[in-house]
Amino acid sequence: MYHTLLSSDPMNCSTLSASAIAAGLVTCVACRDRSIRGDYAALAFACTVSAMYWLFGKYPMMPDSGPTISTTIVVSVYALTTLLVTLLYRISPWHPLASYPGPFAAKLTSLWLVYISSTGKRCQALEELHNRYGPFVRIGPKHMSINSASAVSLYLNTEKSEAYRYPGHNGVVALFFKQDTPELHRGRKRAWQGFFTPTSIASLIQPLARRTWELVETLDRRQAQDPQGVIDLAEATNQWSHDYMGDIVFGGCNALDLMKNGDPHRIVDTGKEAAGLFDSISHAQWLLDILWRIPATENMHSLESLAAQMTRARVKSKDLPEFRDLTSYLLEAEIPQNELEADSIVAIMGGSDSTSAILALSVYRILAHRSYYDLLRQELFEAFPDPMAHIEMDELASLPILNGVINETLRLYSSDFNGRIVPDGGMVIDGKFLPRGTIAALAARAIQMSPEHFFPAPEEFRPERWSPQGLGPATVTNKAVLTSFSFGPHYCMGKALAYHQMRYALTRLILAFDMDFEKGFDPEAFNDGLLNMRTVLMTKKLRVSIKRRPGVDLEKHVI
Ligand code: HEM
Repeated sequence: MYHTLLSSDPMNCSTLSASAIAAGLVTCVACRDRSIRGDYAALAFACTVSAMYWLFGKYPMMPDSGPTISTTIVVSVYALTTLLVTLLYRISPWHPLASYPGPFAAKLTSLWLVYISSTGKRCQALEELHNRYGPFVRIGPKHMSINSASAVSLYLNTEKSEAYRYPGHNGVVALFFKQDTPELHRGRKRAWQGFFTPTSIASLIQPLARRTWELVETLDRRQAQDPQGVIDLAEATNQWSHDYMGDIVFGGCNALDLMKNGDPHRIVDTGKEAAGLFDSISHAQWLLDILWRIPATENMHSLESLAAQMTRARVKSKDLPEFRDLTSYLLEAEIPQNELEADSIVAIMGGSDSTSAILALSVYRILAHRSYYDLLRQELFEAFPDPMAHIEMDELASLPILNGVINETLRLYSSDFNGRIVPDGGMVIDGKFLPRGTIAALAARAIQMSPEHFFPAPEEFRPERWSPQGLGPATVTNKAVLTSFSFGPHYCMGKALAYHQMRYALTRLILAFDMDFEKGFDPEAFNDGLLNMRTVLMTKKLRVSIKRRPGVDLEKHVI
């Protein structure tokens, strides 16, 4: 009966197409407000196509053409319908974000944001879009970038977007990544909290001093080994921050020791590549779900296995350091092994990357504007006439040029896209309504470069703007919009520790060495080569010529 009913090919072809269109429409309606797991969707699609092929082989709809043609018709019509309806809806006046301006391609697909992010120049691209379209710009089907101080409120009560899901959806709870409920995040943040109390941070200063003296020795050694007396500063600061984070996360079981052994397994670069990949692809979470399953993302997995090894060693170890490491707080909170491993990746990456980048970029900036190098030297030489002397953190916190250099470097270089999801009921910012489910973020660079918040010369490196007298009576320094450490429930827990690290290491470097760029170094080309992808990727080396200062005797350092 089935064969009799569908005996003519053209008619069956129409039946197949109509069914495929109907299925496409149902898919569009069903998936409209859901985030779809790319790997499951791809698997379901492959299974359905295979089943269809088998079915058409057994019960031919178009006996003259065979199962391949029938399957191809259904799959193509279904895919085309789904794609067309989705794209048309996104640019239609019925889309909830239809009233917001933005690039046409961005409205069609989140792949636009993936592409812009992968260039490493997303913050500049968004700044240009804000100049063209105004403070509210639609930068994806559901994504908004907002250039307004009021958007800080977005961070106070909202949750992270799907772009923060732990890759692989393995159900792991880890700080930084998106959790299924805010309670899971709060619980994990509580487990970490003890590690960042003032008492705990005070106990982490001695290991910091030890590793920073090792940084000075490492630079001195590498300088002596180089025929021109030149070192790669960013390479060394990266190794320093990873070694230090390894110490304070894994206690005596830190196997990193990168300053001593170099980085033969490319741990630093691997971490940065993983962060860069995550930062761009995660805007199309479905794509990350698929790529996570294929070898192209092996780098991301290799960091996981290293962290797992060190965590296992630390859990078994009886040989604990004189300070309480992060793992001891997490063990006390009875966090399971797989989550300990994930949290330790967060700590190593989160704690090393930005701190070392801002330290290296602070040196880059003062060498590029030598008057600030001279001012900083003057301030530090007066405060610490003996370059080998013990340094108190409180004293560093009170030095205006030192802190101005660090804050100004943070302002110029920290410009992440920290997307938050608008909750049920929507939100109103500056009188504009953002519907539920919108992924919105503060346009960090645009806001940090705006004369409304930083005046005068917002595009320039001017550390004095952070001091009480600023750059004169008309100075505007709106500290409340500096997005570097984020705001609200997901703010950076390591902010106080990061300031200690940056102040202490920058001071030691300035007291220990005379510095200049390598002959022929092009500061502008270096700056142009910086890619901001949550981490700062330096496509050009920061080659600095250093010479140990008189009075610096590395045999006699005090911790
Ligand atoms: C200059 C240095 C640093 C900068 C600019 C920085 C910046 C940030 C930012 C912007 C966030 C929020 C990310 C988001 O919402 O997408 C964050 C989160 C975080 N940071 Fe930092 N960070 C720095 C250093 C550190 C250090 C030294 C640690 C110590 C381990 C640390 C630990 C964390 C943790 C645990 C989170 C996640 C908090 C949460 O999910 O609730 N950071 N950081």
